[in-house]
Amino acid sequence: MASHIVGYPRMGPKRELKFALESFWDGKTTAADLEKTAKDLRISIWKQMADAGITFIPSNTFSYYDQVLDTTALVGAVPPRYGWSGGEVAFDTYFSMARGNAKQPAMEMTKWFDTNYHYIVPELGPDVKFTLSSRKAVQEYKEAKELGIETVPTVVGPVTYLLLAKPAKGVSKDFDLLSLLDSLLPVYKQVISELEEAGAKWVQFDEPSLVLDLEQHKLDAFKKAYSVLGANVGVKLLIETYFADIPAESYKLLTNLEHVAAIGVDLVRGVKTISLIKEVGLPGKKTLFAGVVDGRNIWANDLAASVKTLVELEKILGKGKVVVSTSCSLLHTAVDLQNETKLDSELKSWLAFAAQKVVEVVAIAHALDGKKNEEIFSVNASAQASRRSSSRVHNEAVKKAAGALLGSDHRRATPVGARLDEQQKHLKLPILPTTTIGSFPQTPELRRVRREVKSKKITEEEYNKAIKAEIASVVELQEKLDIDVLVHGEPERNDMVEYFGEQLQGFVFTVNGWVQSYGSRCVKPPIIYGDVSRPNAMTVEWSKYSQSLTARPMKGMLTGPVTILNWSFVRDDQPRSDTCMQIALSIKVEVEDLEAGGIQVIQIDEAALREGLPLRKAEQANYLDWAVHAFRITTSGVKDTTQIHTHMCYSNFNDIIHSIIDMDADVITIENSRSDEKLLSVFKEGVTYAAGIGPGVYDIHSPRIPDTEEMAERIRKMLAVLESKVLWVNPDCGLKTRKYQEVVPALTNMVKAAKILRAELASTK
Ligand SMILES: Nc1nc2c(c(=O)[nH]1)N[C@@H](CNc1ccc(C(=O)N[C@@H](CCC(=O)N[C@@H](CCC(=O)N[C@@H](CCC(=O)O)C(=O)O)C(=O)O)C(=O)O)cc1)CN2
Ligand code: MET
Ligand SMILES: [Zn+2]
Repeated sequence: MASHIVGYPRMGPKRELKFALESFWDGKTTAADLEKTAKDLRISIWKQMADAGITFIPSNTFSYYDQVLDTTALVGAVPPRYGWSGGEVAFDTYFSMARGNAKQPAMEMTKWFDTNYHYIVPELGPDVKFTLSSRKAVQEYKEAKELGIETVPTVVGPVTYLLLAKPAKGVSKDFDLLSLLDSLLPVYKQVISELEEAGAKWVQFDEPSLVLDLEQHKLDAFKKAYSVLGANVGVKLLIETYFADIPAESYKLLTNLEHVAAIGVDLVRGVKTISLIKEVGLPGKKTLFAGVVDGRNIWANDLAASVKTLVELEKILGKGKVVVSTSCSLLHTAVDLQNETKLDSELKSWLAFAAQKVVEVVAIAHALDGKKNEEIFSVNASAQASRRSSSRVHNEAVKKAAGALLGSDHRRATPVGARLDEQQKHLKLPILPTTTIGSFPQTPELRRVRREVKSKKITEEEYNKAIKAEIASVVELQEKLDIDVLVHGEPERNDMVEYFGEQLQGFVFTVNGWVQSYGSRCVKPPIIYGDVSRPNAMTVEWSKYSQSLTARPMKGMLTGPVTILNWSFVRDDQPRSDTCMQIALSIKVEVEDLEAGGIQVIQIDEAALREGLPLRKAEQANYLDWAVHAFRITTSGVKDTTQIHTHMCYSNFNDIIHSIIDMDADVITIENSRSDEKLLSVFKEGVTYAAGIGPGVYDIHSPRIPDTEEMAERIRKMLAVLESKVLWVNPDCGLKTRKYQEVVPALTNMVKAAKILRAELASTK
């Protein structure tokens, strides 16, 4: 059986690309240095796959920032404001689109389907002139070829590209993006022919949007696209779908496309796809790329079970018609288990990162050819058995307590309006109160002390002293800026999820298990392997210390259960909802300990609530039900006078606004500025929100400093649809990725903007 990998992490086993990018952006190294690091990484990945024996090795899965932005470069859809004058899109234009520059803000960034990966949203309108403007795909193919490695160039498919785009500035929001397909296809056609000329035999088109519930006109677009792209070409077309079950209509449409040679499906997240294939078969002499190795998690594959699945598929589809593959790109998992020096050997035996998954795919392929490696299979079988029965995984008391929650409901007794009145009696906040989302810049000094305490170069006391000093300086700065509700800045946290994972039972964490989140930024998702509990208070001492430094309210700062779940590698031996309830119980006791410690405002971040929403509509209501319930469990025990905040990133909330209201937080701060106030339209449409709300007034993902008037104007727009008494003023998200020289002027301007609007409100009264 042939083997295939959908895509591979590009950051490198030790985040080599991250450091090369950041030093290039800081002007410390040259473009040539960056290109050299990138090339070395690509070569080592291709060699690794070739040595393992993968049949279909992908190329062009590398990116300097994001594969959707690469596609924007490929088709020359650079928004005019970046002043690009044609030709090959070079670093300055490319990184300006990604990160903004002195004159222009960055393009919008949002979540890639239901992952923690972010892509740069294409901006398209009727005037866009698509022209082939990047040779990256062809160059990478040739680069591998020079090493003697035949690869399958991959590109984001044209329909997914258009469906992920938004109308450009000044274009009606009703503009039909798919109307651009006719003018886009010739550029794709040109790419295919250049690849063919270079020797490519296959081209892979990533079309994950095929797993969504698509209206007929979108299905028609796929039909048109691949009828055009496949006609009169010498290469074979592979259409890759992933992240969920492919709907029957989409599957049938693909099987009927004459020029499509192969279809990739996700058999991990897509649990019903096997029955669909059994029912429909695979007409048209096509090949099925069967994604049985999980690209989104770190668990070792159950090799025997995968072999069984593939044997079954071969029976239905015929020998030679099935290729073993990963469920999606390995971009979403960690890179190499070999670099994990701190995990014990039992736990390690349960895991497989990208490099190990490549080996798993080949082992499965060989087994199907009757060349089963008995050693690999027997080691794998005993690891599966030890994980199932291990006493480390199971905690009966936790199971019982969390199980009891599922059937019941949890709510605060008093309605939010009355609670806010109670809170205001002692908080005494001005109208349009200002606050920030939690983190302040993570300076190199902070990272150094964290690293040094981990490696025992400095003592625990020295570490605590450094963190306390940092908190004191963050508090002093906020008082000086005249911010109303303060934060401690989160200097003791490496990451808002990892930090909690490190303190909860049932979690382990890695030293190098990085996964790209956006651009050069990575996360190290903790691994939830067992039942979750909280042995000790996690944040209470730091919060009490921070509050002791100021008379202003200091927010206690926690990450909510849904976000901890969605940003961790989650156990796959029980429903996600069960794991979420266990985490909710741990956060609930933390909330109550903070309240008992005198903290009057507690923020529980649910940044990833929206991201966990299942892609298929039929599954969404159930998710929202348990996710919102889990959040309410954490807050339902607090007094009316305790103000609960929550925060969310990425503003596609209009479709779930009722669930957000149902979370019943007192105040919600929400990302808004980089997406053209999409969020506000829901209030224009008459949804009433009685709780406090702070739609972000500036984008924190860009180094650009927003001016006062720009933020004042944003607040005016909000006041047009929201009552002044519910409105808060804050940035879009935490400030940890920024530098102080950006944060200080930005927050100065933000507070000024709030004061201008307070004066305007007072004068119109
Ligand atoms: N989990 C998660 N998902 C999220 C977010 C988030 O905050 N967390 N935010 C949204 C946007 N995504 C983001 C993702 C990552 C980062 C981010 O800043 N990541 C940091 C790493 C964070 C971290 O855990 N850092 C550790 C490890 C630091 C480190 O790399 N140390 C080096 C040395 C580096 C140095 O000395 O400067 C080493 O030990 O070798 C720490 O601070 O302790 C980065 O890539 O730079 C920000 C936003 C959505 N998804
Ligand atoms: N409290 C967190 C912070 O400010 C929330 C971030 S949401 C990605 O960093
Ligand atoms: Zn955020």
